[in-house]
Amino acid sequence: MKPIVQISLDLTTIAEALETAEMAIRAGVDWIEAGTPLILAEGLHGIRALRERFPDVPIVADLKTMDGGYLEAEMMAGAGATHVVVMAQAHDETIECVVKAGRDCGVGVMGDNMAYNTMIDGARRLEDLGCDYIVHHIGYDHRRGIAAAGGRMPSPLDDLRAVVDAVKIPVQAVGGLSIEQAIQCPAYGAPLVVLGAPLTIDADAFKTADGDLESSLRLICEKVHAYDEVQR
Ligand SMILES: O=C([C@H](O)CO)[C@H](O)[C@H](O)COP(=O)(O)O
Repeated sequence: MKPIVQISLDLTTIAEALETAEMAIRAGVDWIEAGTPLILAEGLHGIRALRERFPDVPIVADLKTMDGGYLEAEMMAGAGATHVVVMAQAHDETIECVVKAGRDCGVGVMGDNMAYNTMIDGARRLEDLGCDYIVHHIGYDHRRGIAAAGGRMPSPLDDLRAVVDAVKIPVQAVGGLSIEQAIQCPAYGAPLVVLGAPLTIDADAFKTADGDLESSLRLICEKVHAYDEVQR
């Protein structure tokens, strides 16, 4: 697949989400992610608002489903999501229910391997159970906790090549990537590039010396879109 850029809206109001998404789409972003905080704060209304404003843009609902998978996925699809997220830590049956809902409702299923014992095994299991994409994810709290204790902060790039090699479906790396690292993901064979925290947590780091946020994002999109097809 051609590499795509996804913007993760880890925000807490519809107004902020719409404003940031408008800017991102103008800059050339392909997919919008309704981040977990947005889903918690605004729920289905948040997804509906994004769908209404952006009728043709794929919307990932970062539900992090652990149980009750069919209903959660079905509700998000009904509100306009095109992709939902289920956790590798969930029971087989839950992952299977989300996959079934995905097929029934016509939405893609992303399986997230965060906190799975062996992240490579987690990715394989998600693929075997029918997920369409792997989210190779180092948790926000986990990596910050390790760093606070004086350890080396783990990165999804550490195992990205091994995860990519372990599955046949497209992989996305998430968790603490710098902008430069995120842009490199297609070179690791991972075609889905997510940009999130630098927008919401440390927006300054996202700005180039002489550019604003939107023009920086445009440059990033151009770099990612310049990659050839990733074999997935
Ligand atoms: O999924 C996320 C996390 O679990 C909190 O909900 C975030 O979207 C993810 O951590 C964002 O990654 P960074 O932008 O690299 O921090």
